[in-house]
Amino acid sequence: MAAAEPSQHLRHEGEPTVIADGVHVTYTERGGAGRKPHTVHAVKGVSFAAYRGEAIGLIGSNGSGKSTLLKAVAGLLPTSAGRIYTRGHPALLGVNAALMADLTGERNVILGGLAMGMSRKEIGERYADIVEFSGIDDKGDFASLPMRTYSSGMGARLRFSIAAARSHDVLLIDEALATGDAPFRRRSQRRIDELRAEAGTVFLVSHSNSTITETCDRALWLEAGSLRMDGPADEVVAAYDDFTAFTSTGPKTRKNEDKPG
Ligand SMILES: Nc1ncnc2c1ncn2[C@@H]1O[C@H](COP(=O)(O)OP(=O)(O)OP(=O)(O)O)[C@@H](O)[C@H]1O
Repeated sequence: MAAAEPSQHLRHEGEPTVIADGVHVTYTERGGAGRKPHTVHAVKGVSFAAYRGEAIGLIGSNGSGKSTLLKAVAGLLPTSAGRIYTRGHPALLGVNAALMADLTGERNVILGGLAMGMSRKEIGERYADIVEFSGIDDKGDFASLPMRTYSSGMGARLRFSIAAARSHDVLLIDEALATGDAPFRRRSQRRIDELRAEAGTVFLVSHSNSTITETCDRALWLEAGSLRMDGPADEVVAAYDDFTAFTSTGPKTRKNEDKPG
């Protein structure tokens, strides 16, 4: 019964930027070649309110619905039930963000900036900063090379740098930081702090507990599509840690017993 009450931290003052009200998201795979169509119920009745100035981590096991929830908040996936209200246009920055492999980093900065609603003049003014922030030119003139020549970390860094170049009411980041090296992660963390100070809300999906606790003040833990916990990032990460320690040692121990020696 206590679990149904809104917990302490949810009683915020200030302006909500995202409200999810009983959100369900379902994927329907069309059948074919002898396969029956089947549906995946990826997000099951998730509710929360996010406020200006918050950085919220999304954690949970593989396939628990984190990316799906972000895409729904970004308006890229419809809800099958429930509603999502957002302020402004949430910007989703994912590892699969639409940068083009055959175009140079420079062209992608321009196209990405235009896609985010920046003018050519604004992009021109910020271009050098974006490239410098990404660090892609640290080891040569990569901005003038096609993105397919980049390592996945370089690509992710450039995507983050483009999306972080302007402030957003709601910035959704899917794993982008996990691929960066330590100096890049420090720069990103500072930039996320600035974006929060500019009164936005940042959502961050990550499998790195330290990234979540260093970057976020609040965390949502999803498991099998349901919201399992919502609270201060360190508390939620600690609970999730206990859960994963339990679920990952269980089967492993059993496997070792099955195959002795
Ligand atoms: N395009 C899709 N079509 C069908 N099912 C999908 C699709 N995308 C995701 N799913 C399914 O929806 C569920 C949630 O996936 P989602 O990618 O949101 O999880 P996640 O928590 O982000 O996972 P991970 O930590 O592995 O990235 C999974 O069962 C997944 O198989």
